[in-house]
Order: sequence, then C-alpha cells, then structure tokens
Amino acid sequence: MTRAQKSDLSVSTTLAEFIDTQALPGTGLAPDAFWAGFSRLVHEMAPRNAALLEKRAEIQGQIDAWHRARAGQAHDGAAYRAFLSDIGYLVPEGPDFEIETENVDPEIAHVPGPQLVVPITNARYALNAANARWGSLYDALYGTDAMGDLPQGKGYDADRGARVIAWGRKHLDQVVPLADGSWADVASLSVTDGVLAPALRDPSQFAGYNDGPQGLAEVFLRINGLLIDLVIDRDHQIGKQDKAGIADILLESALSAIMDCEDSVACVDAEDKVGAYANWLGLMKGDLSEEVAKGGETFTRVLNDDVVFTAPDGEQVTHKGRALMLIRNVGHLMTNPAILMKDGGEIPEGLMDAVVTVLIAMHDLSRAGGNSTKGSVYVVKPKMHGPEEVAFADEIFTRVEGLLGLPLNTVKLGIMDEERRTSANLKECIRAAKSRVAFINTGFLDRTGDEIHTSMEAGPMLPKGEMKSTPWITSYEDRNVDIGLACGLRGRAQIGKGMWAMPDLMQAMLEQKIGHPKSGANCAWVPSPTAATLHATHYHHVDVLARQEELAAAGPRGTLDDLLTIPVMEGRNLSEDEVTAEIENNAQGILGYVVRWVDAGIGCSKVPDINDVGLMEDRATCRISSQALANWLHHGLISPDQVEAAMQKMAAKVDAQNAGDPTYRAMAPGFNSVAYQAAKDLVFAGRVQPSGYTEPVLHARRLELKAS
Ligand SMILES: CC(=O)SCCNC(=O)CCNC(=O)[C@H](O)C(C)(C)COP(=O)(O)OP(=O)(O)OC[C@H]1O[C@@H](n2cnc3c(N)ncnc32)[C@H](O)[C@@H]1OP(=O)(O)O
Ligand SMILES: O=CC(=O)O
Ligand SMILES: [Mg+2]
Repeated sequence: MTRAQKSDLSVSTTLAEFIDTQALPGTGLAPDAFWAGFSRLVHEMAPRNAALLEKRAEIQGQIDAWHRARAGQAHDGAAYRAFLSDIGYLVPEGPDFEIETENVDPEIAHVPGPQLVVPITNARYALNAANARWGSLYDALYGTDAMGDLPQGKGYDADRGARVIAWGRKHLDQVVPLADGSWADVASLSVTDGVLAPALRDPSQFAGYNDGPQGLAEVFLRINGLLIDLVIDRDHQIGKQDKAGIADILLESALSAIMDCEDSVACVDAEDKVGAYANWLGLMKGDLSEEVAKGGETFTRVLNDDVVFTAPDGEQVTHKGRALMLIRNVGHLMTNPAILMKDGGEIPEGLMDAVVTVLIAMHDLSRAGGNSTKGSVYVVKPKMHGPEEVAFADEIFTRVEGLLGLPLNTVKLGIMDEERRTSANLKECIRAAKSRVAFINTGFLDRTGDEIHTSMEAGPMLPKGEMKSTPWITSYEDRNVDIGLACGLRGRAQIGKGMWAMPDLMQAMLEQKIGHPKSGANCAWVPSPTAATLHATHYHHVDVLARQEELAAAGPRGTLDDLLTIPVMEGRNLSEDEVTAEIENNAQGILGYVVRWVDAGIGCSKVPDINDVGLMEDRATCRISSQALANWLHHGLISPDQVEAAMQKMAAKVDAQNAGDPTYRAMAPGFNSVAYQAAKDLVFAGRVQPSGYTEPVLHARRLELKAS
C-alpha cells in the first residue's frame, strides 16, 4: 500500500485521494487545515480511546476472577451487585432529567415506522434501502409467504392476486375505514372540491391526491402519520381487473434506513473503507447510481425523487421519496491500517469513521431538501460500554463539529443499547449525550453475545434459543423503553427494537413483530425493503405515541436486579441430541457466515440453519454463536474433538449450500483454508476475544487472505 503524509498522519493514497478529490471539494474546507485538524483530533483522542479499552479489559478480568473465586457456590445477587458497583461497572444514578436534542427530523421524532438496515458497501442494496421509503404492499404480499404460502410457478396467478387484493382491502377497512361499507365494494374513487368519495369514517385521513391523463390517479391516505398511496390505473394488469381500478397500494415503509459501516460489512483496509465512504458520499450528494442486472434486463438504479401531491385544500405537498438516512460508524474497538499515526500505530477506526462520514454528510447539509431537512447528521454508534464511552463519543463528535465548522450538536447520536454495561447504566449513558441523543435501541443480538462473554466464568449458559425467555432479556427490553420515556425521548428521539433475522419468514413476522410497536418502540429493525413494507402495517394498527404515553404513566417495569441475573443452566439438563443440535447449529451459522466474510468480503449473509430456515447472519449473530460454543467448551460441557467434528461436518454442508457459486472455495475435505481457520479461531479462541467480539479474528484472517 502506498501512503501520503498528511500532517502527522500517514494515509493510504487511496483514502487520501478520495478525501482530497471527492469528499473535501464542495465543503468549503481547506485541505491543509482539514488534515492538520484531523491529525490533532486523532492524536489527542486515540490514547483516550485505548484507555477506555484497557478499562473494559480490566473490568472483565475482575468479573472473571469474581466468578472463578465463587465456583460451585450459589450465586449471591446482592453481593454481585455490590461488587459491580465497587469496580465501577455500575455507576451511581443521578437525578432525573430530560434530553435536550434539537433539530430532529420528523422520521425520528414524530412518525413511528420501520427502520431498515443495509450494508453500505453494496450500492445496489443501499440505493434500494433509501428508496424503500415507499413499497408496494401488493408485491410484498404476492412475492412472500406473508399470506401463508409462496407463489408457485412463473407468471401471474390471478387467484393469488385476488387474495392479495382482498388482504389489501381488509387492511384498508381496518386502518382507514369508510363511513359506510367496505373498501372491497368500492367501484370508483373521486375527489370533488377536496373531498374524497366514498367518504372516510375519519375524513381527516384523506391526505391528498394526484390527477393523471385518465382522471384520478392517486389517493393519499394517512394513518398514525404514515401515508398510504392508492394507485389508480384501469389500464394496468391489476387495475383493469379491480372494481375501483386500484392497481397497487403503496405504503410509506422504511421511514429511516441505517447505512451500515459496521457489523454487516467486511471493511478491513483503505480500499474497503473507501468503497463504503464513496457510497455514503453518493447518497449524501444524491447522485449514487448502480447498474442492476435482474430478470434478464439491465437498468440503472438511482435515488427516488420526492413524492408530490395536492392536499385537500389545494396546496401542493412535497413528501420524502427516500428514507431518512443514518450512518452507522464502527465502535471504539477496532483500528484500521488505512491511516497510521505518528507512532506508526493504526488509527482507531471509530475516529476515522466519525471524521470522514460527517465530512461527507456536509454535502447533504449544504443543499436544499436532501436527507435531513433539519440540518442534522445521524450517526449510530454501536457497542459502547457504559456512560464514559458514550461521553467519549459525544466528545468525539463535538471535536468533529469543531474541525468541520459545523454548529455544536449537528451530529445526532444513536446509542445502541447492545452491551451489558450500557443496559445497566442506561440513564447515565443517555445523560452523557443528552444534547445529541436521537435514539436508543434494544433487541440486539450483540447484547446476548455480551451477556455470555461477561459471565463466561459463571458457568455454562442456556442454549441460544432459550435466552429469549430469560429475566435479563425481559428486563433489558422493558427498562430501555421505560428509561427512554422517563428521559424525555418521546417526541424527540427513537426508542427502537431489534432485527427480524428471518428474512424469508414474513408471515411469522407479520404475526409477531407487531409486538415491537405495542411495546412502545417508535421504530424496529427490518432486514429488507419487503419486510419494511409489511412491518409498516403494524404502525397503522398501533398508535405508538399513545402507547408510549400509557407506558410512561404506568411507571417503570424491569428491575436492575433482573437485568443482572445470569443466564446459566441451573437445573436444566440437556439431552445428548440437544447438545449435538446446539453445536451443529452454531457451527453451521459460524461457518456459513465466515466463509463468505473471509473469502468474498461479504459482511451479511442469509445462511440456512439446520432446519433450512435462512437466517440473517452478521457479526452480531456470529458473536453469539461463537461465544456460546466457547462457553460450553470452557466449562467442559462439550469437548474440543466434538466441536471439531461438528465443524467438519457442517463445513461440508456449507460447501454443498454454496455449490452453485463458481467463485466459492470449499472448506472440506482439507479443512485448512483461511476461512475455516477463522471459524475455528472464533470458537477455540472465543473466550479471550475482547468482549467476545468477532472483528479481531475476522479482520486478521481477511487481511491474511487478501495478502495471499
Ligand atoms: C445484528 C445487526 O447488526 S443487524 C444489522 C445488519 N443486518 C443488515 O444490515 C441486514 C441487511 N440485509 C441483507 O443484507 C440481506 O437482506 C440478506 C443478506 C439478509 C438477504 O439478502 P438476499 O438473500 O440477497 O436477499 P433476497 O434475495 O431475498 O433479496 C434481494 C433483493 O432484496 C433487496 N434487499 C435485501 N436486503 C436489503 C436491504 N437490507 N436493503 C435494501 N435492499 C435489500 C436487494 O436489493 C435485492 O433486490 P434487487 O435485486 O432489486 O436489488
Ligand atoms: O447491531 C445489531 C445487533 O443486533 O447487534
Ligand atoms: Mg450489534
């Protein structure tokens, strides 16, 4: 890799050129001053970053020792909690307060809805995610198992189409009912003097319309702040068979989308980071495009325009055509060789992401319309451990704003509640960023990974599937909402819930994920645009802001003591079959994910589990699986030979699953590929990985493969 000296930073020429020729021009920043300021920021903040990581390790060492010293004794919850306070794992809780975040876009503050996550390195998917603000309900129902079964064969199945239409009409009856009768019986729609016929039970739900060459072309309805667009086209294949000429029902779907630089990508060096940053730049400038080959055709995918319609009062309304985009930076742990510091050490990657992604977002701030109408940049910060680390992130962004000449608190912060020390001290974490916090969020897979790792020495943990019904997780979910509401997030910030990790099981998602808005969450993560459209229907049914009011009035639920219970297997005996299934399932998930990460640089994959259900696997799910196996190995519940045998068996299975990919490198029968070694490292050295993270192993092995 060639490098350029930029102030006291030695920067890969790929990255330096990207910043000098693409990111900086148009921001008004002078390159020399930018690099000098960047260098100062990095050299001042990097040692503090390192100190925070040392503190993590020190605390973990103390917790490990505490459990080891009490091996075989009954757990004493009170003594444990006192110990956690003594070592600074638990910090004292201060007085009540409310957050002071200002200039927050409505998608965050006022309109509950789905939140899509997408690997930023995949331009095709990233464009799709931004455009997933609007999605076809008909397509989502027709093309998935949402109605109970999958479409059969090629070509349009009119019976299935009729079921889709009936589903759509029933939904309209439920969420935007007519004054009289059913949507199923509507024969025509019209707007006269700003009044919709047929009349709605609540006329204020009529948001507007558009006329086309053949008369009324679109009717916009609004429920709980979300728009529904009835597309009328009597020439369309569907519209011409529909009594009312309705060709589709478009739903406002992904209100926000997280462009992910973290756990769904594989970015290990300057080349990868520039790929990610370049896509973010295209999104922020609004000019990202990608050639897409699909169904035998090629087309250029670009960002959608705003949606324009006429309100009942005759005014023109311009409404967003794209999801509000947030950018997930990496956490405080990793470093990256893209930039070397004065002492030759790699830059903390989180500092680089903070500077470069906010620099790039300046292109959005400087143009009319665009992503944020409030002049804000939304950064999602993952994997922080406790208030001190949140305060550090807050300070990083204050420094970044200073460097870039942005008003203080331009950058809004999403605090991911996905490490145990953050859940346990959530109120103080929020206080530490009270003027920029724009979301707190639970349901995280990483959180289970940290649960296992933190209490690694306490004993063998429950199988993965049983974690969902443990007291700590219930408390984690409830406390997060309650603390968020008590800290005044309602109407100012998101209180979010986690990912639906089974992208093909849409009927199950429709049944279950309504639990998220019911729990008071004003957003929840979905893996795909289709899932966003289906999940949007839940926000039609549930008035989240009213639900938040009810929950706030009802007072706090989960306790800190519950949160701190440790999910060890006490009194739970597993059969040999259960143990084998658990090992094989974890091994398959790890191998299926890791082989694509290391060999192909793909950070998020759909990997079939042992029941052939495609699971979304990313670094967080991999952290759980590897920590689960590391924990059972450590406590002798399973043997290294047993794990190795299961991994070999599953490697062959994963090879077979990838047989259709001509670029795929098989792991069996040699079991000596870099990818296979990476999977083994994650399990056999899982216990000693910092916080049980997968990044150090994955990065090292991917760099090894790239170098070869
Ligand atoms: C624990 C955590 O950190 S969760 C956060 C990280 N997870 C994520 O970001 C999940 C992102 N999701 C994904 O990457 C994908 O949905 C996967 C890997 C799970 C499944 O991908 P695939 O098997 O390719 O999906 P599938 O074949 O069903 O659909 C592909 C189509 O859906 C689109 N799509 C799928 N997921 C997304 C997404 N997240 N955003 C935008 N578009 C998407 C693709 O663009 C593609 O459409 P196109 O052909 O028109 O371009
Ligand atoms: O970041 C998301 C998670 O589930 O972990
Ligand atoms: Mg995570």
